[in-house]
Formats: sequence, structure tokens, C-alpha cells
Amino acid sequence: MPAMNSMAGNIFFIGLMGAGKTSLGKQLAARLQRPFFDSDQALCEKTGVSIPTIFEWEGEDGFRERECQIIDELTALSGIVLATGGGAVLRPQNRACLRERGTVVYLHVPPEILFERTRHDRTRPLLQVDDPLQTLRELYRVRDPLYRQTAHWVLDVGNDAYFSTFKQLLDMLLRNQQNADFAG
Ligand SMILES: Nc1ncnc2c1ncn2[C@@H]1O[C@H](COP(=O)(O)OP(=O)(O)O)[C@@H](O)[C@H]1O
Ligand SMILES: O=C(O)C1=C[C@@H](OP(=O)(O)O)[C@@H](O)[C@H](O)C1
Ligand SMILES: [Mg+2]
Repeated sequence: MPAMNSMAGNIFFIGLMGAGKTSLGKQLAARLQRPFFDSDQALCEKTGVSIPTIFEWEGEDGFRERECQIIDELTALSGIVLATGGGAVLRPQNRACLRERGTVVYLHVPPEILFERTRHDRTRPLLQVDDPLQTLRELYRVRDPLYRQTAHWVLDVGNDAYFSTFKQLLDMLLRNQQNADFAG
């Protein structure tokens, strides 16, 4: 694999809960030797409490307000890999920051697969409901068009194994770099 460290610009991951933004983002940043940020992690560090606690104390609206601020701060950095939270695309201001300040990759995964990945997880407040699959289907219905309008690339992950997805991601970045080198 040729070196990609020279690739300019930010890489931002978007997609639903469990799509792999945090895990793939972290691994990609290590591979590219870039700083990695996760907007949820940054919020936890800033507030000193967990995401479920922010939801409990301030509701989803309070969380979205904080998320909007942190996305503005993080997308203003250069040369980073950023994993956003699944709801980051809900606000037009976030969509504009992401779209204009970096290359946005949508990790597209159907709700049924996301359900299998997240069903034992207790850290995502929106999925602590009687029927999380139904919630994921509804979130997919509302958000999939927003992810698509924000993304520069859509990676169809489906049922692929983790390392196969990671390889597809590297291939996509490499093709993009070669195109940019060719155009430049
Ligand atoms: N093909 C895949 N791509 C990305 N993650 C995968 C894949 N298959 C399984 N996973 C698992 O799904 C989970 C995704 O969680 P996470 O990275 O926290 O997602 P997000 O930040 O998008 O909510 C991880 O445990 C990861 O190992
Ligand atoms: O989809 C959402 O609205 C949310 C996704 C979560 O991040 P992940 O997508 O990393 O799980 C986190 O920001 C919060 O629980 C809300
Ligand atoms: Mg995450």
C-alpha cells in the first residue's frame, strides 16, 4: 500500500449508530498517522460525564446543542480523522461544517445489521427502548437522505467483515488521492 500520509485535508465519518465510525476512524487515523477525534469522546472529556448522563440531565436537545459546538470546533482543525455521533447530520449547521471542511464518508449499513451489532450495548440512550430495531429503522428512514446529501463518498458496508471494510476504505482513499494527484 503506497503512503497516504501526504493526503491533504480532513476525513469525517458519518452514519448510524454501530456503523463503525469510531472503530474504523480510530484505525484509519493510526494507519495514516493522523490525530483522531470522536465528537462523543470529546464531549465526555469536556463535560466530565458520559453520553447517557448528558441525555439524562439535559435531554436530547441539550446534547445536540453541545454536539453542534464541538463539531464546529473539531471540523475547524486540519489533517484529522473525525468520527461523529450518528445524529450529527440532523442540524444544517453541522452538515455544512462537515461538507465544507473535509471529505465526508458515509458508512452505509442497513438497520437490521446495526441492530445485531448494538443489541447488547447500553451506552446509546436512543436505543434503550422496547423495540430498538424499529427505532433503527425509523432513524434510517429519516437520516439516510441526510447522510447521502452530506457525504462525498458512500461506503456500502452491508454484512462485510470488519477488515474487508477497512480495506475498502483504504482503497477508496487511495483512488481519491490518485485522482487528486492526476488532476493536480
Ligand atoms: N464491517 C464492519 N465495519 C465496521 N464495524 C464493524 C464491522 N463489523 C462489525 N463491526 C463492529 O461494529 C461495532 C461498531 O461500533 P462503533 O465503531 O462504535 O460504531 P459507531 O461509532 O458508528 O457507532 C464495533 O464493535 C465493530 O467492531
Ligand atoms: O445516533 C445518534 O443520535 C447518537 C449516536 C451516538 O454516537 P454513535 O453513532 O457513535 O453511536 C451518540 O452520539 C448519541 O448516543 C446519539
Ligand atoms: Mg461512535
